[in-house]
Amino acid sequence: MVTNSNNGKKNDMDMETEKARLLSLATDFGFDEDAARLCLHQIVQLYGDDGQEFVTVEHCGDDYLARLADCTQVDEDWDTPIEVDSTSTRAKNDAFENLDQFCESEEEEAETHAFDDLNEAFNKDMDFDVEISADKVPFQWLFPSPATQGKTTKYKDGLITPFCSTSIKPTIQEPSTGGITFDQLQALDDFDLAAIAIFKHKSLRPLQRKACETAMAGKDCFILMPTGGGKSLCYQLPAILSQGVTIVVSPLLSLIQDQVISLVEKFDIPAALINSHQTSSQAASVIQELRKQSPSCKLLYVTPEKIASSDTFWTLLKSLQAKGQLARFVIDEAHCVSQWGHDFRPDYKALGMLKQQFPRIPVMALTATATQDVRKDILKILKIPHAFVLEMGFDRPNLTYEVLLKDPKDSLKQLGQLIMERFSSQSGIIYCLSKNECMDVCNFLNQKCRIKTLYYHAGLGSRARIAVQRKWQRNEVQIICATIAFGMGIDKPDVRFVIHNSMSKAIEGYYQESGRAGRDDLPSTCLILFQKKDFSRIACLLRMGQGRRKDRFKVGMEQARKMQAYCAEKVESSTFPAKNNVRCRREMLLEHFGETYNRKLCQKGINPCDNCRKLSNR
Ligand SMILES: Nc1ncnc2c1ncn2[C@@H]1O[C@H](COP(=O)(O)OP(=O)(O)OP(=O)(O)O)[C@@H](O)[C@H]1O
Ligand SMILES: [Mg+2]
Repeated sequence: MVTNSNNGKKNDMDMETEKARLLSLATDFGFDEDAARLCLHQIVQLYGDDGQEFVTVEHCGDDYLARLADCTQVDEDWDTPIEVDSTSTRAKNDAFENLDQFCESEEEEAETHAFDDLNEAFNKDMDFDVEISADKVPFQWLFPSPATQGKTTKYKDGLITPFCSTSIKPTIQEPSTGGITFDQLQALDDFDLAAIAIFKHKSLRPLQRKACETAMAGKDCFILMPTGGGKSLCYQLPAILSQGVTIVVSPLLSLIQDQVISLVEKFDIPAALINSHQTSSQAASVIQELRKQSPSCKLLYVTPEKIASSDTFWTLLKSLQAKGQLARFVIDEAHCVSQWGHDFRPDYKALGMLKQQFPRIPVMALTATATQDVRKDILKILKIPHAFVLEMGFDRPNLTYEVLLKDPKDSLKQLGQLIMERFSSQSGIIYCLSKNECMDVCNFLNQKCRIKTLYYHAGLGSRARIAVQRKWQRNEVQIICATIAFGMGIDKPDVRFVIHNSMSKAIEGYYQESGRAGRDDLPSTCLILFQKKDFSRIACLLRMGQGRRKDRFKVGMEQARKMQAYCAEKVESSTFPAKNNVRCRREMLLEHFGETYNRKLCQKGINPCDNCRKLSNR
């Protein structure tokens, strides 16, 4: 029978053990030890004598870390989720200075403002006829039979007057695949014909055809494809072949601009956008076009905010439906719907109203990063429980995954050397956690390593963002240092490396960001420079964002812990106990998405992860 005093002693000992555990949790995650002690003392006071049994890692670990994050003065300038998407913020002067060093000429400088003209051009109806000769099929135009030759081009279900930017005059080029004959073209079905004739893709990728067929059959569908898998074609192609307008909901203005500019500029497909950053005359002319009996616009891109908050837009949708011109709804980056996902957008939750208000209009949801829970959440919130789920494996076999320990003494020098030795003159992205980290890394690489680098973060205005992205896309600079504002949908085929100068907040985010690499299917490297201290920075970042709410912070910390575990899984290192049975990185990433993976494929593959490579060299 334990007497009282022993009991008392026992409790004190338990308390000391628990306090030690909490303290090591904090220092393990990189928080400053003095701050951790002070904060722990406050927690113990707060819980009081009768709450001592709750002072444990299990009960109050997250609360403790949240407090620590709140009282840790970090001189970091985080991107806020609103900023990540808003382009209304004025570009910071220094952003243009940073950019100016790469604008060789005046007109180059002017070009960074060209997109305003392009915006104007979206709203000008450019009517023009195309003379078509029978033998050589000009690839821009899809026409079902010679009968329509010589007239305004006819797509399958309706006349279109393609929108066109003022900067390009429509030209009829020679066929880009060495002159396929008209008969060969005629033998193709609509999907292959459209893929070749409009998008200049020689064939459809595995799941694309199935997705197009499901869409054309008017079914709800949920497409899960890896990053770079070709999800855009799954809705752009059916949009062209369908009667009416396809409404595409996309989370980022930059992503919308990218897609609409590419559809109009590269493929002469009539696409438009409506968002709160346009001038009212721009928006009005798009709406005026959509009010026609059969609008020429085939794809209309909007942000979820527009769906959630604009009655005018709902009236427009209803009028499109009434005249049979509402083809389908597309939710791109659908993982933003789920609060269990890594990129939750509250306005996405309103998208369930689409199916509710338009039960007969098909919905297509697409994502590259959805765990099993997130998938269920997406189908539930979008009210498409019986959607056809079409999914491909998430693996990106051409990517090599690697983690290096960050040099605590001089991580910038380590990064510079890494790039000069392993990625010299190769196009790449360096992800950073905060704006100032972006700018510090960018300045260091430019000044100390003479590596042409620009930075991109949510504090830049839309013109600066477009200009920076364009210079990088044209390989006028080698590297972009970016926060996650430079994320979804960035599509440059020859990105040879994606380095995370600080670890991502979550595995889904990491999969998406690292997925910017190797979109041309050539071998590319995804590398994280890891240090424990970065975890405490992530805790602070989470607290600043949606993490103010306890449940959001808990979800965020859970995701961050998994990301940290991924980084800490190392074959040998001074700070981590050397392990023999270390896991394959590819296996860890795919398992997170509910996919089983045989690590032998990685070990024996041409791009083994660092753990598999070291194990097989042992
Ligand atoms: N059938 C095809 N043949 C050849 N290239 C294709 C095909 N379909 C798409 N692509 C190309 O693959 C690249 C990636 O396409 P897309 O941006 O649609 O991928 P995604 O799945 O949306 O990627 P993310 O998840 O990063 O948004 C683009 O450059 C696109 O032109
Ligand atoms: Mg995409």
